[in-house]
Amino acid sequence: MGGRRQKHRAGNNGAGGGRNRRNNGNQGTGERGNYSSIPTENALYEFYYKQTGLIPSGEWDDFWTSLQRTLPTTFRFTGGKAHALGVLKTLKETLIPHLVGIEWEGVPVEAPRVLEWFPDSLAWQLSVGKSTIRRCPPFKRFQNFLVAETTVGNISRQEAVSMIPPLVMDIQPHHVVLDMCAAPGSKTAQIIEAIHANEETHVRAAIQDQSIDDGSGGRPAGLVIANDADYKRSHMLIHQTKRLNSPNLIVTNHDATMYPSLLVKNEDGRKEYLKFDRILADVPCSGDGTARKNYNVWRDWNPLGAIGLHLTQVRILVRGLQMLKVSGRIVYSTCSMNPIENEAVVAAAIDRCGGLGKVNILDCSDRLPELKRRPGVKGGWRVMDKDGSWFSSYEQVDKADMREARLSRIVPSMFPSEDGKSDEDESRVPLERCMRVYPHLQDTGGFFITVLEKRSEIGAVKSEEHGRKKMAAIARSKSVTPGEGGKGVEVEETLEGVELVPTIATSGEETPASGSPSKRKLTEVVPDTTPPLAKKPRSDLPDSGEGGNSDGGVPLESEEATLGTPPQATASNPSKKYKGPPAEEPFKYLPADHPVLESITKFYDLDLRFPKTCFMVRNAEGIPSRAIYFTNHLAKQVLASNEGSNIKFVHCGVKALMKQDVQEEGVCPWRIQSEGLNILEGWIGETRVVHARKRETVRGLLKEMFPKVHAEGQEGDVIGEIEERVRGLSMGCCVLKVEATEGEFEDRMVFPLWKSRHSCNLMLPKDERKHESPCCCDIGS
Ligand SMILES: C[S@@+](CC[C@H](N)C(=O)[O-])C[C@H]1O[C@@H](n2cnc3c(N)ncnc32)[C@H](O)[C@@H]1O
Repeated sequence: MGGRRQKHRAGNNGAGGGRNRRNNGNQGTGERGNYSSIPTENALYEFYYKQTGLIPSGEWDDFWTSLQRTLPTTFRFTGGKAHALGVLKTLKETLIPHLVGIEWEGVPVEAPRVLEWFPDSLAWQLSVGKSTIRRCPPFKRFQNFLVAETTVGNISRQEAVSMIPPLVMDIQPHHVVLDMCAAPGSKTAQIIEAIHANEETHVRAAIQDQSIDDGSGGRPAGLVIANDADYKRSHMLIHQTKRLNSPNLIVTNHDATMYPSLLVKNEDGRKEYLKFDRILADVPCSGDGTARKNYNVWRDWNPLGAIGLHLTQVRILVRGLQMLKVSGRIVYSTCSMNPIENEAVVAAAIDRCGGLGKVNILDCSDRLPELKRRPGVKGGWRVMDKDGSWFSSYEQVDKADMREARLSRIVPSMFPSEDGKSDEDESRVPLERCMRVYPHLQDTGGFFITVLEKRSEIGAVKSEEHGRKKMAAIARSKSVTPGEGGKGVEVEETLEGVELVPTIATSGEETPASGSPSKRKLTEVVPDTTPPLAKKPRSDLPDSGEGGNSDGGVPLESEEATLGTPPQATASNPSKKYKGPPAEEPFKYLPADHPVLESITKFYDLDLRFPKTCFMVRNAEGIPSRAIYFTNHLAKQVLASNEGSNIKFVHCGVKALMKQDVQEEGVCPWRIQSEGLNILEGWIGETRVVHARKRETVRGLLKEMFPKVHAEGQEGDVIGEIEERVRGLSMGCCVLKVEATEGEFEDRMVFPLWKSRHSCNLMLPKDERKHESPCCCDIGS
């Protein structure tokens, strides 16, 4: 990944204090922080899940009490594997020994423990209460370590179950990946890390072996497109992924149910539709598996949450399947335990795409073998209406009060479609291959994951009307008799007096620092801010092979007319038309022989094999006036091929170079930005490199902003080791490389350094300087 990886060891010297997450600071103690006033009770929620029979009766109490307990804190080590293992070693060797066998105020305290199912022990769990962490010194040190390492990007706090989907995607560095509902981006970060796996080794090999000149500079060819329909949340996503400095990332802002077909040039130079090797559809859901950290579930849960989201979920999954390459995989996940949002969605999407010949569910029982899970539900679930009435089939709804049924948006695909088929029936969708994770299995939230594989190209997708007819046929063949009592509604037990408001939660995601509630009103779900994709592809463009989407725009037939969905509006003012987010600056690539690039190449003595065609700027004129960004080839191709369309690209590129205000003649004004350092440093000639070995040199540069560079014969003590070298450099930016040395630094580090006439300056943002200091200054002491 690009950018200067923070490879120092923070040890136990990180910044003090803890950044509390929104509501689960009091891990494992039953303390509830700000949410203490919300009781962990909801009669309708309990009634619903008891009635579904998903949880064997012998496990119910365990399940329910687990759901009521506060969720433990979980975190994972990030970055390339070698790097992550290095930081893990610090945790194991310097902190864990002090946390084992501790008693605090007479009570044994559980040490942090590894999540067994996560590969290479790179994810951990902490179940200690907030007050213990605050007051018990070894835990306070541990908390400081977490805060410091999280700040520099070596650790990411993420809910355990939320880590599962990217792990079962099987992502390779050359893959083109789409994350359809990506904000705030914890899973996107995992996906990006998978794309960059082993990158350092490949880049090093490319730098050293002159014969490697494929234009990639050893970097991965793959691409991640992360999307979210909510403009503000798409910026949250940019913020969350920024620390990864990936030139292989594009962020878009579209409604995933009608994600636009992106164009890309093929090897013959002709444009074709971009298809994906891997897709994640971590869809908006009712979030009832998040009750352990999102206490609003207890206050707000009702059956309309799932009912209101089912169709959006189906449409997102179908759209994803359309955009997938044949043999590609899509992972569908929710943090809901409700079959209506899970198995019903999977079955409906497979049906709408043409059945098992087109799409199948992969058996993942051999993946993450230590993860305790339950198979997907084959069938037999029912749909509960807003008043607590149960329907076993759509036939019963059809015969019930239609106006009521329509209001509650019950549709045929919410019901089991495989009931009555034998296990041997080859047309039966193997829903048991879906994976369900329940809170009591391994002390997590509730989660649902399914891996689907596309077997052949999908033609036109079936309409919702088709589903209705199919359900009627199934009902006829099973001779479902509507219940007695006129309405044909099967009512077992109903709960009365519960006010129902459809709600939506965001799944398994980390709480943004702002602490904005993750639960939002249904009206916010699909902010229809998408302008129509005005540019209709020319008829000479290839068929997208995505049935019903050859115009590159809306892929599915409109279902709103039949279902009576109200027009979309903004949440804050339902009647006021949202004018849409501000226009993004265009992405303009610079020609490799642009005079500015030529001067940069000359000044930094850039290796000729460095991919110079991948530099771009963000203005319509294509003028390098302030910042120059770097992307990989495929990102460039996608941006360039879709230029002038209405596709809402909101982010791409790592800021590699920034223009500095320099008066002096002959000084290159373009300084290397710390984000872009990892991308450039290996390719910069020795004329602009300074080497250091001693901790005291780094310490001096961190503590003093502009240490003096003395005249010959007057060496000072701040930058002593590098003084002579720096004195000999012409003015401008250079790269300080600090090699790993026994007793000094365990890892190599690289910094941008600015040489002025009489001083030098380590060019780090203030907060990085702050977090860098304690670590660099105290390592080994
Ligand atoms: C469950 S959250 C995603 C969590 C994210 N994958 C992560 O791991 O951090 C669902 C996201 O879907 C977005 N969303 C809701 N409706 C959408 C739609 N129609 N198209 C795309 N995104 C949508 C929401 O804004 C929300 O950020």
